[in-house]
Amino acid sequence: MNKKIAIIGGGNLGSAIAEGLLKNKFCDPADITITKRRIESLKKLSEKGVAIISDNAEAVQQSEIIILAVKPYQVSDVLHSFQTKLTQKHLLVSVATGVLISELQEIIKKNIPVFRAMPNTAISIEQSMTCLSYTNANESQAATIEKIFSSLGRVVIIDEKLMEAATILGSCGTAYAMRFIRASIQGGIEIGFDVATASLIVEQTVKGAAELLMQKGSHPEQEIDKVTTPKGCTIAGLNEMEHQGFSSSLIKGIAVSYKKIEKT
Ligand SMILES: NC(=O)C1=CN([C@@H]2O[C@H](COP(=O)(O)OP(=O)(O)OC[C@H]3O[C@@H](n4cnc5c(N)ncnc54)[C@H](O)[C@@H]3O)[C@@H](O)[C@H]2O)C=CC1
Ligand SMILES: O=C(O)[C@@H]1CCC=N1
Repeated sequence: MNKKIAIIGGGNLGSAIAEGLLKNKFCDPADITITKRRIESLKKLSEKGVAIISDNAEAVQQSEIIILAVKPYQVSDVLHSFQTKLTQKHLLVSVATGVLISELQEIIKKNIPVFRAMPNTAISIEQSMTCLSYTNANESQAATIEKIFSSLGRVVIIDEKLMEAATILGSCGTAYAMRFIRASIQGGIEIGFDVATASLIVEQTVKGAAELLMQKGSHPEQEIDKVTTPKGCTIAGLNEMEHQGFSSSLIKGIAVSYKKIEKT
């Protein structure tokens, strides 16, 4: 790609995006700039050829695609710090949670394409689920941003009204899945495995289960039917999990996360 990318905010997600872009060789490492107030912690990215600076305005001036990856409460100050440098050459992509496109436009006061992207941390290994919404972008500009995130996993374009729901299901979802995996490993140790073997078995089993759904397009319950022998151990365990509130606790947790995001 002949466009330079500036990632403003080299924290968990900003660094993960840079890692993913490096891994898939989407662009030359020198075409990526990542900013942070204290740049020392970005040494690993710098060693791989990414430009590391603390001056956001300079990063914006040198790039065409601006990925804003700071905390929601930092968005306004950070955008103001480079607002005057934004021109028609720029595409602005915010990954900040809960900050509306209209709020971003209100701050930048420029009629440039504005995108909201909601990826997850698996973007560092090109396995993100990224939900995208945008305004003011023509077909080619939208295709450019979609291409970047498609190279880092899967992309779905959604109505901005669903962006908070997307944050919960797709981005927080990584943490929910990790808890399922951790609990399964703990169970595995209780029934006899060492931690390394339990981890391998659980990780590959979860990956295989997700792949079954994605490759076959089947419903989880259809796949469960194939595992549950009548009077067998799977259904006995599953029913006990449900008696203990397994599905209910997940659904309630997702709903509470959603309520929290709506309030902030
Ligand atoms: N961590 C995740 O899994 C996800 C995070 N998000 C959203 O992405 C955004 C970033 O999240 P995280 O990376 O987790 O937070 P973080 O706190 O790890 O990263 C934010 C980074 O911005 C830097 N920063 C602050 N002020 C700055 C400035 N003036 N100039 C340059 N850099 C500055 C901070 O030093 C920090 O490294 C948040 O809005 C979050 O809600 C969205 C989806 C997933
Ligand atoms: O917990 C948070 O607020 C952010 C949003 C998605 C992932 N982390």
